[in-house]
Amino acid sequence: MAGNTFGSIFKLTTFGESHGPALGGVVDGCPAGIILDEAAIQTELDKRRPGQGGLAVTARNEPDRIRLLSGVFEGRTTGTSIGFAIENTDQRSRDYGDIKDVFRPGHGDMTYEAKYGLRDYRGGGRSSGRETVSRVAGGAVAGAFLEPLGITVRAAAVELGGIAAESLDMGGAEHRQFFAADDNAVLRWQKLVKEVAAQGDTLGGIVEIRAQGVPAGLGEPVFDKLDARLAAALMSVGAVKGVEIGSGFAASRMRGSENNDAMLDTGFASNNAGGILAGISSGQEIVLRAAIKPIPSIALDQHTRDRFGAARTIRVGGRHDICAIPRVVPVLSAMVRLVLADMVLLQRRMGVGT
Ligand SMILES: Cc1cc2nc3c(=O)[nH]c(=O)nc-3n(C[C@H](O)[C@H](O)[C@H](O)COP(=O)(O)O)c2cc1C
Ligand SMILES: C=C(O[C@@H]1CC(C(=O)O)=C[C@@H](OP(=O)(O)O)[C@H]1O)C(=O)O
Repeated sequence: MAGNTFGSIFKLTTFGESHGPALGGVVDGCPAGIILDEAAIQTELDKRRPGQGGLAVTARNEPDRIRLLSGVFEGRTTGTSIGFAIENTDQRSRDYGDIKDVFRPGHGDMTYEAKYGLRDYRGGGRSSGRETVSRVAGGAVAGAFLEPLGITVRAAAVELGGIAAESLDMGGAEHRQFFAADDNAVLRWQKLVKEVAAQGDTLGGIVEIRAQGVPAGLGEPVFDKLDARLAAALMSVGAVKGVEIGSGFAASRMRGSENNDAMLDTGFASNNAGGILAGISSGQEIVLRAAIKPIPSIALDQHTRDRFGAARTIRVGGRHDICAIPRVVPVLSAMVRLVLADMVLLQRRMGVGT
């Protein structure tokens, strides 16, 4: 679907720019009677919030307070559109004079200009990762719909700057929501981020997202395959450059005998399929990984061009993340929740399955 709306039945429309007065969204198609309050949405937003002073994170200090405007009455969804807004309170638009005419390599400046012939150069405008605040809010609404159905989604960083976690603990304590990795890997990540930031450079990583409790049979047979919809959802987030399902790229190097998940009396012997076969959920855990590129705004000289085609050098200032991890983690789980909510409703409309 073109424009700013995601989903076919459970839909999220987002609005807002990085340095405008506010961002927000409208969720359409959420059934009536779902228990939903602002606090639950706020909990998700707090995981993504900038300015928390943690590892690799922008200093822009936004409270990201959600204001629910419609569609919820006495703690339950009414079945009408759920509108919400999140104010921008810490813009420093004047800092962006440098990128008014000069394109940042790796960011959307050049392509927005090519598409629209103009752009909101204050921060990334609409292309800023700040837009993802509305996705997290929409994903929290989807989560409130999925939870009573027993469907839960978790996500965590599993690699940063090429350093993989040695062991994973997806079910661990709350702080591990961001870093499901062993503490040793987290320490090495922190050290690397500090070193690279001091050099004016940035880092990428890999995030794993898992959905549990998804019943077998979810997903449409041809174009709206569950894996296709999930991949598109993750790829719609800025800085995501690759998506794997189950064994993913590694499957290309396996034999069929290794990659197939044998079916035993007790269930599947393995989960190389990542919980999806022929675009339809198998009832196993859904396992996805997203490759996140390094943040494009770097404090190092780079060759570029300006809007008029002249060669220029740019060293990007402003308040930027060093790595999109950890803040992209809750964004990716939100996108998976949105897809699953949509697919559950699609399934109901088709009148098949449970
Ligand atoms: C949560 C999040 C935070 C981000 N923070 C920054 C940032 O501080 N500075 C920056 O230049 N890019 C940041 N990005 C990445 C850019 O938004 C992204 O690279 C840009 O929109 C270009 O899109 P592309 O990387 O998908 O091609 C962030 C992305 C996300 C999802
Ligand atoms: C403010 C947020 O992150 C921003 C994501 C971002 C980018 O280019 O993606 C650039 C920086 O902001 P600005 O648009 O002011 O340059 C980050 O601070 C946020 O996520 O809430």
